[in-house]
Amino acid sequence: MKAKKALAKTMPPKEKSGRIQAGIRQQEAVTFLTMQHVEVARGETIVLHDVSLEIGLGEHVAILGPNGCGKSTLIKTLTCECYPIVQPQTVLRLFGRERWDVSQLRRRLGVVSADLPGERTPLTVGRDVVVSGFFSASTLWPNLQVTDDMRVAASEALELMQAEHLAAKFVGQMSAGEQRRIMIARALVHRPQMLLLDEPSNALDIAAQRELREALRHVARQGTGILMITHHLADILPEIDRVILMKAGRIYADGAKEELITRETLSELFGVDLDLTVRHGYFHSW
Ligand SMILES: Nc1ncnc2c1ncn2[C@@H]1O[C@H](COP(=O)(O)OP(=O)(O)OP(=O)(O)O)[C@@H](O)[C@H]1O
Repeated sequence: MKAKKALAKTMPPKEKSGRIQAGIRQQEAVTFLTMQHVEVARGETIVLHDVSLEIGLGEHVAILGPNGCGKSTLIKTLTCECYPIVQPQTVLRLFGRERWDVSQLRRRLGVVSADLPGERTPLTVGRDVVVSGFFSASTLWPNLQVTDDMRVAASEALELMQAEHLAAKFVGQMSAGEQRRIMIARALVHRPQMLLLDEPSNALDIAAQRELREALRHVARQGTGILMITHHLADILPEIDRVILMKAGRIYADGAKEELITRETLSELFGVDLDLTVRHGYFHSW
């Protein structure tokens, strides 16, 4: 399908009566995301179709769906790496606002993808990579002005991720699990309101997956909202109570995890006959 009109900006605010507008603002003070009828194109193809979603601040949500269904594109739309097609019915509001200076927006979001931020990152020690999160940099370049407060915040983020022992270790010499914890500490260093994670347990061995989940549970319990894309049901922490299922660029289902993580629903979503079990608050499928 051809993109209708891909423009690199979000929609202007709609005119509303003062009273309604004030009511909406009040409601949005506790809303992380409002999406209405959002369509997003990658190249010439529309890959998100008519997506409408509302996510509250501090909510813990997992997004599941088959390969290529648009999960990463959805997250990239929140981080302004992808933009909605401009249409009259489209609304995209983050933290109650439709327009953002991207660097300011990113200060309120912690974003963790499977990739390291840059070529220099492996040659940088853990603590410096965490501090570099303040500058959205791949390493601590000499021209960056690091304050004592930043160093304190980096120590706190390392502590939160139980990664203090990695502070002086080069990222290139860390295991995949250790690197992932450092990258999450980097994303948390400026105390974001929401942490966005794209397949956090990818490439981690069983022990590292378990350690990562414990660390993320700790983050979730401290009040930071978590929005996580995953292919592994076991990544859905007990603290995550809502799941969004996506299929072919659309929201397939959105609701309480107990209602949606079922053998029938997942078999239908992935198009295979799955088995499912729940143990100690975690789901497992095969
Ligand atoms: N840079 C790009 N240019 C063109 N098409 C792209 C690009 N990136 C992704 N796509 C296409 O957009 C669609 C959605 O991709 P996306 O990465 O959002 O899916 P996903 O659900 O995250 O997939 P996966 O589970 O495999 O990571 C796919 O059809 C993909 O091929």
